[in-house]
Amino acid sequence: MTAASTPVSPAVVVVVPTYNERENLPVLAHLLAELPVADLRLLVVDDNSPDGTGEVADRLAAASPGTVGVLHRTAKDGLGRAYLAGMTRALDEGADVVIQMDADLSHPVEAIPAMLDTLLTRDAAVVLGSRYAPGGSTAADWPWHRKALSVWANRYVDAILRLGVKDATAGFKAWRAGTLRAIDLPTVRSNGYSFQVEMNYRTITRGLTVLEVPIRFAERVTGASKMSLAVQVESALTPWRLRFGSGPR
Ligand SMILES: Nc1nc2c(ncn2[C@@H]2O[C@H](COP(=O)(O)OP(=O)(O)O[C@H]3O[C@H](CO)[C@@H](O)[C@H](O)[C@@H]3O)[C@@H](O)[C@H]2O)c(=O)[nH]1
Repeated sequence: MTAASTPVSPAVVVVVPTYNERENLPVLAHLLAELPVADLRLLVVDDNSPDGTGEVADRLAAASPGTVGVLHRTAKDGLGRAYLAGMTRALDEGADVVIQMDADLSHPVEAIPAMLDTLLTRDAAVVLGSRYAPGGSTAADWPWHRKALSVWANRYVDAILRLGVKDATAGFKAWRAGTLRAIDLPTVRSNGYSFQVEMNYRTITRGLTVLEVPIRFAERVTGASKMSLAVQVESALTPWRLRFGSGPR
């Protein structure tokens, strides 16, 4: 079951949260501009990055009016809330499809056409760029502890929530606008990696279909991950909250 029909040539908005991604963002913007996708826009959501990523984004927007936009927020407020702000803006601006991806070049831009094709031609509400679907992979140089954490996190989430997806914590996804409208974005609470799990949970529990397209996940070359102890604790607690807690989900 799909959440809404989508036009033949959909308006696609790629929402990219940034915090200290000055080196990566221009490369990502260039790669996106080269894609053979008819109506594709980039929306950067920057949290007043100390390294000047917001100014870099403004320059990109000035050089490509209409295809690059920037949402400036005043302070670092977490990946989940950055995505919620960007997705809401994208829906307000008429997106038919919203793609979420990291700025750090770990998500392969070249997978976007296959993700869009799967989203639009199959009965999918969201398509995950999946490291753990058959044919997917993680970078050989991804630190072992990150890889172990990722594999463990997926098993943990699956044991508690039984979502039936291979990569429940994937941060690279293509959403139908109708799906985002159906899952009640303003009440999403998770802000770290568990944001990905909560979004999947809301989609699946509404009877909507999640499909996965295999990707090769690369290790970032410049900048640093923003993973923290708080993010890990939230990730450990969220599946239990979703399964047994009260409140909207
Ligand atoms: N605006 C904003 N952006 C942020 C913030 N925190 C992180 N980001 C941005 O969000 C993206 C991902 O952040 P990272 O900190 O680089 O994530 P990661 O550790 O590599 O984790 C990735 O993989 C996980 C699964 O292994 C995913 O669950 C996670 O969402 C992300 O895709 C990057 O573009 C980063 O700049 C924030 O507070 N505010």
